[in-house]
Amino acid sequence: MISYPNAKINIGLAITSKRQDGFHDIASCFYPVGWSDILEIIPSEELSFQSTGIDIPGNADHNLCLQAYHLLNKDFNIPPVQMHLHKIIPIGAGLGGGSADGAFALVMLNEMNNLGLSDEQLEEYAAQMGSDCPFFIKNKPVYVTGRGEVFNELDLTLKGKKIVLVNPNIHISTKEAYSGVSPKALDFELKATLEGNIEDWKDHVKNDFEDSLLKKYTVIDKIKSDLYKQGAEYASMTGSGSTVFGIFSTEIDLSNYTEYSVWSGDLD
Ligand SMILES: C[C@@](CO)(OP(=O)(O)O)[C@H](O)COP(=O)(O)OP(=O)(O)OC[C@H]1O[C@@H](n2ccc(N)nc2=O)[C@H](O)[C@@H]1O
Ligand SMILES: Nc1ncnc2c1ncn2[C@@H]1O[C@H](COP(=O)(O)OP(=O)(O)O)[C@@H](O)[C@H]1O
Repeated sequence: MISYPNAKINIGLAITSKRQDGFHDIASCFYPVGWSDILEIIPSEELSFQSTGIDIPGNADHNLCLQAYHLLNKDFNIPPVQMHLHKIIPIGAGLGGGSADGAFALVMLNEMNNLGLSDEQLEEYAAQMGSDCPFFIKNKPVYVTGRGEVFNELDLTLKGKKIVLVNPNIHISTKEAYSGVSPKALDFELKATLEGNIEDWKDHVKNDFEDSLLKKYTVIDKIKSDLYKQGAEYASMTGSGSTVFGIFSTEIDLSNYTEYSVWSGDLD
């Protein structure tokens, strides 16, 4: 079985408080985008994982695809599989690519083994792998609170708009990014603003990681300004960086970004 785990962007990312468990409460819109990895899982004599494409830092035994297998195997004793991940989504980029791989692996293993787990049950398994992971089970635009796993319906569609994602090849660790922010309660209605006019987003909808990271990595700020100069209706860094996205209704000239990793396409 083959699937195409896709990236997400954060439209607005408020870091509202530090929790007792060491995590932070956030408020954000998670929106799926088409930049995707390729994940193949087939039955096999023994469990194995290999990856091609972009190098994944860290021990392959801890890859989120294997973590997904072990989580389900603990409860359902599922037969071994061979997993092959072709990694395309930049890593440590605020795009949730690793989380998408883990969540898609859960969905595939549920189907291949006829486990009959509901989306809600799969979301609970996904939450054990990371805060971003549960989103990728339903993989639909949503307003998120809690540490990223509490979902609220959002009346927003960007269908028909174009998006460009520019990753300046800087790897930012999520943990490190959170340690640089001072949490602050929201002082306006983020959800209502997202459900309103996109023209109003520029002045209100903000990624709280930008305050510290745009000063440290000025190239991120430069790309964001450039996307606005090119006519973006809204531009922002996504997640804990370093990728910047711009949402457009017009064609986009990508020639300024040849030295970076870039993806552009239509939003659903
Ligand atoms: C910032 C966000 C925004 O969507 O995305 P990315 O930039 O990673 O894509 C997420 O909150 C990232 O979620 P995820 O990447 O799954 O993080 P996790 O593996 O759960 O946690 C990694 C570390 O980040 C910090 N962390 C994460 C989530 C959260 N709500 N509060 C935190 O303080 C903790 O220090 C934790 O140990
Ligand atoms: N399948 C995977 N793809 C990418 N990273 C993975 C994967 N499995 C585990 N990881 C670990 O997760 C970290 C970053 O995850 P990723 O979701 O790509 O970034 P971000 O947190 O910016 O969204 C990497 O440092 C890597 O060690």
